[in-house]
Amino acid sequence: MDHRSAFEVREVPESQIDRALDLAYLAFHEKPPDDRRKQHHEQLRESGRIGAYDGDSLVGFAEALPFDLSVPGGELPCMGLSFVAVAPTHRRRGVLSGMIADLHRRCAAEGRPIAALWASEDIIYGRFGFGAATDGVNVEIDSRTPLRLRIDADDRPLRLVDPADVPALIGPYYEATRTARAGRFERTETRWRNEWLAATDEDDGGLGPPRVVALGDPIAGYAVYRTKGGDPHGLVRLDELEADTPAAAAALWRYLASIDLTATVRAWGRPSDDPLLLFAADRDQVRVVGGAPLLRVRLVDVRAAMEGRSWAAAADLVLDVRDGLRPENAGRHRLTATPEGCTYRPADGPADLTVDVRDLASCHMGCVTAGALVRAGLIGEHTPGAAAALDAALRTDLRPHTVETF
Ligand SMILES: CC(=O)SCCNC(=O)CCNC(=O)[C@H](O)C(C)(C)COP(=O)(O)OP(=O)(O)OC[C@H]1O[C@@H](n2cnc3c(N)ncnc32)[C@H](O)[C@@H]1OP(=O)(O)O
Repeated sequence: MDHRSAFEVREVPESQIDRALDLAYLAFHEKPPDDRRKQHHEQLRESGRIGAYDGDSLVGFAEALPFDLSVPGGELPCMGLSFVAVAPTHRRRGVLSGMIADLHRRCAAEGRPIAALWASEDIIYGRFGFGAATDGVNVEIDSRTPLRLRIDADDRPLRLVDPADVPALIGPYYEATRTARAGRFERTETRWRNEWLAATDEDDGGLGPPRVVALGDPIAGYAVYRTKGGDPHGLVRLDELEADTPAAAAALWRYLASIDLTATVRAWGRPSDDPLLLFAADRDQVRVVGGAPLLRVRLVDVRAAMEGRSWAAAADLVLDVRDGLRPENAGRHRLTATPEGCTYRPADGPADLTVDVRDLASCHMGCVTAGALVRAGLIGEHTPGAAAALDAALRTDLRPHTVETF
């Protein structure tokens, strides 16, 4: 019997969301508290629900979460993939592959050229054309002594904001700033409350409730953090920090590093071009302790993805794209880009570059340069200088970055 075809992929009806959650918690070895389950239930009611059924049994599940993703120069409709779970009895029979094919169909039907996800394991998604499209660094500050800075901090007053007021007070600021970087997506009031401001945190390790500090009025920056007191291990875990200017960022970092009864500030997944790493006066005090890819992106419709971003310089190149799952993306295409716009059309001429669609996804928002991928043996450069020309056109001032997990 061919096990690979012994299941059918179809929408999970609302009445079966609890079955989908049971399957997800089984696959992720989780037993969330009732209020968290309720939040997940609410979230899945508003999303697409891809199910794989063996007869009547739900053996695979994935959430298809629509949102707008910031890309250089604007935004593109995107489909987030989350809650991916296959029953342990049905793994490695092509259930995930079948659900990814369904995801592609949904993206095409809804005009969403990009799919995006956070991976539980790095190895899973490259074969499906997902490439690391944003990255971040983990930063630790030794705050037993005052934070030493090379610039003056903004001296406007700081104030703690009641979490209940955050969506209304900070939400508009977040929305106004998020398109400055590629890789970010809209945050609804529900997401603020469920993901950022929940009283307890799944990974909390004894941390207290969320605290939100804002600088200035009108707001010039804010930070969301949680704390755990106690000498000598008191901790400030920073969840998010946004600021208009280096001086505003300096004021927020200095505040976080000055909280009594704490000795360390730990910030996970900061942008790798975070100005803190440059304006910190003592890099023994402010250390990068790790880093990793954040969001993985799949260019489901390469043409729409290329034509939907802005370009920093002119380029006229033929790309030979390899895409084993989406034949419409594969083959030679002429990219004609200028700062005014871009066309990307099938072409006959010889290729300047040969690139796998997952590597193109890593270049698309500026996470990795084509030149680096040529040097890694992953992009074939047939015309000298072609990768440099592509990189000049793809260049962005700020590195792409993602704070929102889903
Ligand atoms: C976006 C997110 O939600 S990330 C969360 C992903 N989910 C989890 O980690 C929960 C636990 N794991 C699972 O539920 C499942 O094992 C999944 C979803 C990771 C994989 O589902 P499966 O149905 O087994 O995948 P499927 O059979 O379609 O595999 C396709 C290919 O990927 C490979 N593959 C799948 N998962 C893995 C893995 N974890 N490690 C290495 N290879 C893998 C398979 O071997 C197969 O390769 P082949 O085509 O050469 O034979």
